[in-house]
Amino acid sequence: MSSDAPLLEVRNLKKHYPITKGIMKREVGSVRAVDGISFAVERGETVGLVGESGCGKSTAATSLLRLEDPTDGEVLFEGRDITEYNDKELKRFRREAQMIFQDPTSSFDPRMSIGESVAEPLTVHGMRDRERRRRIVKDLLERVGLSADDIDRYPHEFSGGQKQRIGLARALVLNPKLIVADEPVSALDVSIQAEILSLMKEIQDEFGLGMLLISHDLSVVREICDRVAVMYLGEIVEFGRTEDLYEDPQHPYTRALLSSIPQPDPTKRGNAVELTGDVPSPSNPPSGCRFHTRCPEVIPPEGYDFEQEAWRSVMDLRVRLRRGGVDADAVREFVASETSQSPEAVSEDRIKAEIRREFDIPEQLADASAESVLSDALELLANGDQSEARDLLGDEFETVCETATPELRRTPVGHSASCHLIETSEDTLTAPSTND
Ligand SMILES: Nc1ncnc2c1ncn2[C@@H]1O[C@H](COP(=O)(O)OP(=O)(O)OP(=O)(O)O)[C@@H](O)[C@H]1O
Repeated sequence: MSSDAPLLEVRNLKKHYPITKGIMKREVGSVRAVDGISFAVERGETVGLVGESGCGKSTAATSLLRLEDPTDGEVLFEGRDITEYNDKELKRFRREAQMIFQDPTSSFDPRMSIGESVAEPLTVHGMRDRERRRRIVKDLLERVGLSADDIDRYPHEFSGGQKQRIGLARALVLNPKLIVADEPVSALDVSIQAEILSLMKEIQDEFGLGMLLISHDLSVVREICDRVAVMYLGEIVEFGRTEDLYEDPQHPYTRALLSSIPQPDPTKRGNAVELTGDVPSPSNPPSGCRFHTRCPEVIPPEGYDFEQEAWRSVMDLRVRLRRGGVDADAVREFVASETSQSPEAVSEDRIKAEIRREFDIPEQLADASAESVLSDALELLANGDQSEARDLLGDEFETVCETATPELRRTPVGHSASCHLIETSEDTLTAPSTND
């Protein structure tokens, strides 16, 4: 064990779930829930893991705590790989690394007093002396802002916020070094959230704990984290000190997430960036940069002079053609019903115009040669030639964002992000360490 090593270091962690088919359970694919993430948590530090629902945050937590086995990668706790622990070491790790869950109500047995619930880990780990257990629990209840006299009360007698305080007491009872808190306040009223977060911060300082705070809510993470990792579709796309990342976000995804946080100071209010398109499935992530199917700043193809917004709209059409399709007959039927005419009477021009409208593409692109390619593709689409339209738009408007995977690199402002916009502006970037 090395005392110089970070408390927790995650290196290229992956967790893939197999997708099986038939009674033989033949593997036909996999859900790449966590797909190669690296970061570290130091003693006394809180690191936030943030991203939309389904991006792999909870899977990262359960894999790094070895509640389920990772598919690949290393998790070092005080410098030692937890996947190599024997039973005794794993038992110690289970004491030293504790998890707090989102729903404080379902994490307590309603038939047990909260004193029994908080003391349970002590019993499991062999502390037989009941009075000693009660002394420890009473002390902890007071530290989390409850009364020692609450020890014999039952979960239903407490509010959600109080239950999360009890959850914190239970996580602390074995004197852990690391706490992983998965959405610890998202089930609570907003008015209570700040109280619980500041309690967590106090406790963390007092006990010198390392903490990994998982949340979809960037304002929660900002409250108490020293550093923040932003996750998208199983990958970390940006990682840095909280104030750097919030003041100067480098990844378009982080910028979009930040722009949608309600901003109380009107002078700091910007325009919320609306992310178009659905979050793609982690069983079939997009090529290149995984965010390119939704990125407001996706790089236009070389050789054309696109306005960014129009390019995003054309990209949406390209993505739809690749992933699903645009059915000219359905468009024809739609226009017919809207204009009370028969489908046969709907002109090709009307179908092309409707597709532009549907994807928010201007009636005419500013760049004449880009417009000519798009018109040809819409013509093909209106004639039902979907695959030709897809190939034409795919070949002519190819962007680096879909052909090359950006690495997580140290950016000119200091912290790390993975985006071609950064890589193309700076050629002296170095690979970050998990400690950046
Ligand atoms: N046991 C499993 N088998 C197959 N797929 C799974 C399993 N657990 C999670 N997934 C998938 O892995 C992806 C990541 O899920 P995960 O719960 O880790 O995301 P999350 O960011 O924590 O989201 P949320 O905040 O909604 O819990 C999702 O697409 C999810 O459907």
